[in-house]
Amino acid sequence: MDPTPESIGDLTVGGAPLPCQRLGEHRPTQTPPPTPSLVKTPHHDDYQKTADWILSQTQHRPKVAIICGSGLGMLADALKLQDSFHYSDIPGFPQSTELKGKTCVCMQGRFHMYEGHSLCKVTFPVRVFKLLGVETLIVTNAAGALADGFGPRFPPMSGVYDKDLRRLAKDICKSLGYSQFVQEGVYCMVGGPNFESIAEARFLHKLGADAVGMSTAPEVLVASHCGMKVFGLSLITNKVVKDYDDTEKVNHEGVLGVSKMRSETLQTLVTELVSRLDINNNTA
Ligand SMILES: O=P(O)(O)O[C@H]1O[C@H](CO)[C@@H](O)[C@H]1O
Ligand code: HPA
Repeated sequence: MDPTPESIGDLTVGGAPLPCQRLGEHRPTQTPPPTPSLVKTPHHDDYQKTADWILSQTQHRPKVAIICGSGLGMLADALKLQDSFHYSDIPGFPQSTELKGKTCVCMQGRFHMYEGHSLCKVTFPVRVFKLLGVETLIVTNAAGALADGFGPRFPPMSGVYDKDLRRLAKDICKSLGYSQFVQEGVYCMVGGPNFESIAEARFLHKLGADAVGMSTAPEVLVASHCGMKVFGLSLITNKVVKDYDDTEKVNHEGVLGVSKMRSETLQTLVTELVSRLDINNNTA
């Protein structure tokens, strides 16, 4: 099943956000080392080989990594002086069915478990990011709303999502006039690729989830384990049906449509967030 027809599959490393300029695709000049077996659990050497290869192909030394959710890959277009690599050219990256003054590395599309990738493969890029020198990970995703408007609920999130980044994002939302539609809540990852049944949706909502999607949790966990600061942003693309009389049906095309419609807003927010991160660039 391929629920991600927008198929991008690029890793982009670049600096400064605006003005947005894509300088074309970087093609590797050296033959990449052999891809480590994706059946076995990757070891430090496997991550290192991939990181070394990327570092050998670009002068950029990113401190920030961004993983773009479904339909949100245009965030990468905001990077200028880009070096872009097809996932298939990067040793050790699984083949995916899809993919501001600060140097960033940006994944246009992620690997999902429902595509048949193991947790090791889904999280492989995050450890590579760590070895590239990344300190902050920004994850975005498309998600369905379980709560009817997030309302005033702010459940504890046990510190995985960085408090300072959340505060900074809230300040930025205020200054951009986004506060009325950007809220904090609990994202729950399910396996997918099926969307939730009504019973499942009610169950998740009762458990305290505000939004549901099929990604992100593994990458966040690994990034946190690596000592990165993490900021997560879910674009609410649809209402999850929780009423047996509701005949509305969610579909991936609809999710992508809303993602595309809102991508500029999301890009503005992430770009502003990156520009205000307290980090210094350095290049090779
Ligand atoms: O989480 P991202 O990759 O944004 O994609 C979301 O959108 C797809 C469903 O439409 C699922 O893959 C879900 O996880
Ligand atoms: O409603 C949803 N459920 C699960 N994943 C999703 N990704 C976007 N919307 C949804």
